[in-house]
Amino acid sequence: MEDQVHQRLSPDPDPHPRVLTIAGSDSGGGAGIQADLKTCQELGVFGMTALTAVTAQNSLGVHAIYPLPVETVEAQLIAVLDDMGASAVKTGMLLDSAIVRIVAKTLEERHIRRLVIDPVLYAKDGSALFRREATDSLKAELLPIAEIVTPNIPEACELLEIQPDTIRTIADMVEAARSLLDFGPRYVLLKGGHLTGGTNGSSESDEAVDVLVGAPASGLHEPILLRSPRIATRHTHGTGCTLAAAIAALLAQGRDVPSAAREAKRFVTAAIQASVPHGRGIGSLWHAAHRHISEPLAVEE
Ligand SMILES: Nc1ncnc2c1ncn2[C@@H]1O[C@H](COP(=O)(O)OP(=O)(O)OP(=O)(O)O)[C@@H](O)[C@H]1O
Ligand SMILES: Cc1ncc(COP(=O)(O)O)c(N)n1
Repeated sequence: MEDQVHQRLSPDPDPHPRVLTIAGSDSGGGAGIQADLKTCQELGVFGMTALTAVTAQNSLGVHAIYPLPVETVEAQLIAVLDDMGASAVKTGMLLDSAIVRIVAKTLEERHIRRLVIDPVLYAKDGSALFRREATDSLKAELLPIAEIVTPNIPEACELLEIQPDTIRTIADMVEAARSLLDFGPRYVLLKGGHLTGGTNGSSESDEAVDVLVGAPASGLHEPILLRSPRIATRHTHGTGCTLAAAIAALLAQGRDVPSAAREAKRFVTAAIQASVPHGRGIGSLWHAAHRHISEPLAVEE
């Protein structure tokens, strides 16, 4: 067991793991930069930030978006990376093509390898957090340098330019995830929170299944299915941000991608299990849940 854990760590893990998250602020505290920092802290990793936008947001939705100038985003990236450095970087809400391009250029110039791209397009209430004009830059400049990309099903459909209801089964998810590898990331984790049909043929979705696939160079030849029971709650604000931030935190600690994805799924499942119904709409995850849930729901492959 000790040996197995050891093998999943890179030979020279960073003794002071740090994650830089490049994302928007969610005033409600459940998603965006706030979810990322809480996740890093819970997983024992030092969190640093580059804000792309400030949102006025609560459990009912996004009320306003105040983008930050691209120079402000660049200045934060340079300030953090050229002094403190980052063992892993995660991106969330990037909003427009100017921000996507400066993020891609700055990370590429600094040879950032442990890069998690959460291609955030919409908030839960349907508000756009990404301008369509930026999709080409995301695909051409950022996805090729990612170690892992973590779209949900609607995001995958938009990136692949296929109809939103094309992905209905796990087999569809595997096929879509493999197609996304063509954009150049080393791994794709396609999240199944939005899968509507049952995974065992029933009409109700009984599980939350995520699909991990790797490019040939990754050495992962067969898809890994990360399954958990579907938790009956509507308080799921921040699930995507939390999962991607947990992967980044675990990569910063030297894990390989399959092991980080597995552990991150466990972390997000516990946080959904203990989600908090703050506000009149969709409540948020409780990031400290992994500390006190004595019997977490099983996560299987
Ligand atoms: N009801 C649920 N029960 C258990 N796990 C869930 C549930 N909903 C989502 N998940 C899990 O949460 C993680 C995020 O998946 P999801 O597809 O919801 O991402 P997302 O769409 O980016 O998030 P959001 O909808 O908040 O934008 C995945 O691991 C998914 O399987
Ligand atoms: C600033 C910001 N970033 C991202 C999301 C998406 O949230 P989720 O994690 O629920 O997909 C959000 N609602 N707000």
